[in-house]
Amino acid sequence: ASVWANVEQGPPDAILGITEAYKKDTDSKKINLGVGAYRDDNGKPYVLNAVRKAEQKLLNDKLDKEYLPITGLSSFTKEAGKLAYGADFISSHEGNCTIFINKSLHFKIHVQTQSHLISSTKFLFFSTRKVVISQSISGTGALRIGGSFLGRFYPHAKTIYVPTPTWGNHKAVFSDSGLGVAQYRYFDKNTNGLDFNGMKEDILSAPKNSIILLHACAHNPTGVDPTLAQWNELSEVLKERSHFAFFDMAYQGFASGDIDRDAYAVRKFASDGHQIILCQSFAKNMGLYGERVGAFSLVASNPKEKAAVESQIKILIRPMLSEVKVMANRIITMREKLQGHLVNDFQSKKSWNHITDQIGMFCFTGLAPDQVERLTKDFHVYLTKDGRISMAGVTSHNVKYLAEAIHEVTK
Ligand SMILES: Cc1ncc(COP(=O)(O)O)c(CNOCC(=O)O)c1O
Repeated sequence: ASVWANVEQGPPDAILGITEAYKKDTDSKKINLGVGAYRDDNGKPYVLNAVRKAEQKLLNDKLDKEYLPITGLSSFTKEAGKLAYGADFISSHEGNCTIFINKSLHFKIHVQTQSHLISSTKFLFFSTRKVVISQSISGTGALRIGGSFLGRFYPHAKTIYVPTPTWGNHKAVFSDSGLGVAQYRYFDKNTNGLDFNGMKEDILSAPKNSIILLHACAHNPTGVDPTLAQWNELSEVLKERSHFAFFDMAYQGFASGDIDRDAYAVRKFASDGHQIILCQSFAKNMGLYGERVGAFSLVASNPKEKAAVESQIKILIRPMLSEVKVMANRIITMREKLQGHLVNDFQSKKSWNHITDQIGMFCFTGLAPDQVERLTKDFHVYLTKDGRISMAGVTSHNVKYLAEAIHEVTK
């Protein structure tokens, strides 16, 4: 018999399977709200000007294709760290942040730091002597490095607590890393907002030194984020139980349009002394989905510890492998229009505040599975069963039709 005779057919991916169904639909009104990948107002993928310029520069520079160090291009990882942790690397008012991506893409983004919100002096802690940082195969690769490193070296229970719900791939990545996966309450079905008390209770009742996964901004799939004040409280709560903060930041800048605002939680926890792990994806905020660009970092307590951790990260990785405000604003506008049509044009009696209260790529509509089914069957609108819609698929051309369809299935 064939050596693969015992391999069973696996289920289609919950998210990518939606796109397959959408492609098969021939109705001209069809709308794809499944995969979380940005589309412009004509529903087309969007390549940032900065990236186009970098590609051009790359061609002109005629770079070689030599191997990089195991932790990647240090000029990229240093800049990725600056972008995330803020700190003295970015001048306190205005400065250029040059990011090298995989040596294949080099582009300059002009950083207007919001010094009123996050003064860089507060983050003097961040310097290369304490933060271990490595290039990764996008955000997923960083999550796998983090999961595997914890699986190998975390000195307490190796269970990671993830929000309910969380990104579909988190459980698989962490289980494959050898971690147990548990959950904490996060989304409140009644308000379509954050169940902050439930979240705090579950985190407080988890055994001391538990690993807590936190979406730094633009929570996927709900679009619901803690407020700044709630992040401050969460920092205290995790400290109280000596929990370990594991940040997944896949949308910095894409949520509010402000890279400092979106990094608030990461910077607050780091400056409060949490030795966090941070996974950065540049897929969405830089539109580099297919380029697989990301960074993994963790905060050590001193240069000696940093060197030891860095050496183990290299040992771990070696065999394993890894123009934003415009986008954020278009999504925010679509949220306002969708809610506006539902309330003003179709006089929906339901509350749709959560559409504009939520943030980032996704809106967790609160639609029940049968309503989702009708939306697809009767109106050719494609979304995941849990009622999540990728706001990137909403355009000024289809937003009214979408509002009408949602009204019809919810009235
Ligand atoms: C929270 C989070 N972490 C990590 C990632 C990993 O992204 P990547 O590996 O592409 O950088 C993603 C990518 N999401 O995929 C789009 C969708 O849910 O429809 C993510 O949302």
